[in-house]
Amino acid sequence: MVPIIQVALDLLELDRSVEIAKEAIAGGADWIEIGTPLIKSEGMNAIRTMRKAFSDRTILADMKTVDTGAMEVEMAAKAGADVVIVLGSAADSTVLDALRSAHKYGVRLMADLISAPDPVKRAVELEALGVDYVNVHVGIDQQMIGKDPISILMEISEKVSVQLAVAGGLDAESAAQAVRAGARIVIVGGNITRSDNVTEAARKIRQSVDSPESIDIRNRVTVDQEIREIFKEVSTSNISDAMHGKGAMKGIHPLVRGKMIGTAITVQSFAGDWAKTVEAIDIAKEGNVIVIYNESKDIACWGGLATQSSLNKRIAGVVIEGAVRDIDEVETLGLPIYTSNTVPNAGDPKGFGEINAEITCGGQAVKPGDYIIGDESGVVVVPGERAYEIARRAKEVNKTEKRIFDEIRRGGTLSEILKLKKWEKL
Ligand SMILES: O=C([C@H](O)CO)[C@H](O)[C@H](O)COP(=O)(O)O
Repeated sequence: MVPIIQVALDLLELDRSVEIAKEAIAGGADWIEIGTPLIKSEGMNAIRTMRKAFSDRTILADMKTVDTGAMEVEMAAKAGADVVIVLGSAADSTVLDALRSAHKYGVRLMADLISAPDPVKRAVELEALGVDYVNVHVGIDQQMIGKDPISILMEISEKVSVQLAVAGGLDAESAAQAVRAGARIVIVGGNITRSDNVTEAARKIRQSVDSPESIDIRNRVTVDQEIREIFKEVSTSNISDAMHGKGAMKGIHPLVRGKMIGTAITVQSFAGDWAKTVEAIDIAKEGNVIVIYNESKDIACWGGLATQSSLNKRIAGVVIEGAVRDIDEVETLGLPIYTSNTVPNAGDPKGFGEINAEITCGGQAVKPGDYIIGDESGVVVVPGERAYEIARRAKEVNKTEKRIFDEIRRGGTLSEILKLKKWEKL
């Protein structure tokens, strides 16, 4: 059986969703999912509009129903849905009443395993309750902390014969894995809808689900490598947006330009004393960023000799709240340096201060091991313990912006596209 591709429209704007659905269908998507955010934003009108716009397509309403199963299925069915989603973790009585309503109104019921405490056991139960499909789904917030649906899908497909859908950050590679693992319906949201070329993105998924054996599955890299790879692709602005506006250093600007990504070695140092700033170079390893707080903005704690030493150790860059000198030289050396000030004069190596204690630099708390990213806009600090999540969320911000940029390029303005007036606080 040829797998079905379901494009999940998780946007807030209906007119954009219709356009994106058209582009996805041109690339080979089969079913159209009206995502939960779109249903919350536009109500049943979203289903009616999609029904009218795509009369020959299967329309799925991701109601994520958790109570009043019959009523919600009836609403979606009357608005034009062919398939309705109920939460797999809803009470059996909700699932059963949703099923009765689905039979009455001639629609199919998909149960979604998102956040189910024991998805394998619940899939078996849902099959016994009589749902038409079970969706093995890792939600967007769970994806951001590194969960994916493929291994659960493999386990579930051994235990049930109900038709399986799968969703959760799928791309061309994981879509192929999903089909190999027994999925009949491959649900793809962001990797199609947030692409700047939706048709091409859908086409890639089409190729991969139609010939899953031809897709190479990459070896897994370490978490640190994955984080660094994502930070290479996104900007400090994307990262700051992913942190809800937090993380940006104040008063720190690029001195020697260049994208900088690394984990922090921290230095607390005092006016006129450059011993600890330079000793930190010996402690640092390849891929570290040295982050320095120095008490004085009028006496340099860093210069050309420290920069050349850092290059020898393959350090990724330096951030200094304080002053740098030898500017002609450090510019030629090319190591990315971000600082608050430049002066010609330096102090002496006295030896006060501390390496690898928590410091404040540019108004941000920095601990050893935090990720420090710098580009033309400035420097952001990402706490080490949240780095994977922030990287993944920044990537989503980046994808969304690329798509919106493309829509602006076609004509229109940012506020028109995002319907800013409609979303102003009342
Ligand atoms: O159901 C979804 C999510 O809960 C938001 O409503 C998504 O449609 C589903 O996860 C597919 O989207 P991606 O994970 O972005 O592929």
